[in-house]
Amino acid sequence: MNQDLAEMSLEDDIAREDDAAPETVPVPRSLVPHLSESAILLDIDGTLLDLMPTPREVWVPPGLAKTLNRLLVRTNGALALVSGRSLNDIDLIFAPDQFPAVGGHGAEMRIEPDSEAVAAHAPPMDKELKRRLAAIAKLSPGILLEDKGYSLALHYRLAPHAEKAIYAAVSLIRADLPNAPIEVLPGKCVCEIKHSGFTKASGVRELMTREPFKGRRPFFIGDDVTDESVFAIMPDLDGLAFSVGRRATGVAGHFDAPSDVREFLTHLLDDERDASLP
Ligand SMILES: O=P(O)(O)OC[C@H]1O[C@H](O[C@H]2O[C@H](CO)[C@@H](O)[C@H](O)[C@H]2O)[C@H](O)[C@@H](O)[C@@H]1O
Repeated sequence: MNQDLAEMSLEDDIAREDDAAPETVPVPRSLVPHLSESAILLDIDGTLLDLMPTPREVWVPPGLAKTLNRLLVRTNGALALVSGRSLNDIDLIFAPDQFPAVGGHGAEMRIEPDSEAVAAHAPPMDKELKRRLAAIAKLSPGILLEDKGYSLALHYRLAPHAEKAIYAAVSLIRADLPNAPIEVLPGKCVCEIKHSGFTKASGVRELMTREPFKGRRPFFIGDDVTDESVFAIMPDLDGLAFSVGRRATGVAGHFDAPSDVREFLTHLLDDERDASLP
């Protein structure tokens, strides 16, 4: 499979989202509370960073890490990345910067930028199960395997024709193991098989019980199906959700693209009420 297909697949993502989205609804700054009262929770792929043909190709645009670091200061440390990626992977992408994060769809958590992970909810995936799931990557050239230790992702952005075959193969394996505590998480051109004991929402709930997040009003920005569990719990936390590329159910507004999210975050720093800090 080649670059054309990869690009076609990226365009498909955008087209699907556009079909579902009404007119653009710019997200007004006034919707978001004062930074000193807020917790800023941000998905990575498709929200902060533009989607790329493969997971390794993402890059952090100039200025983004600086903006995130400044928001981290203005919120007194209450900014976190909430991602399906592992903490290790997140750190590689943003190196040398590190941020508080919920990683692996809630499997891992780090409360301070440079501290160790404080909660690891996921045991390593059973080796035999992993071996069987990994073999699915052999169905077609272009299927990429991402092994996070506690979960496994099968990426088919470079092999979109293989989508059905991947899900069918995963279903067969699951049928063989009806009691295995695993679930299938569909994402953008990815089928992830993970332990069923955690989600991004469970990770965010736990994060919001810890200082400096505790007692603040969270706002979460995300783009994918995997972010919907977090959109759903924002009202419980007196928070707000915003989606990217489409108007998802239950959100207060949406952004057209990651570039709009990045611009919005930069503008949050303009607020004079919070502008005494760097
Ligand atoms: O929760 P997120 O931070 O949005 O992470 C979701 C998944 O992102 C990565 O895969 C996705 O982005 C790739 C790069 O743009 C793209 O090639 C792939 O098709 C997308 O599914 C990451 O590799 C996964 O581990 C994350 O779960």
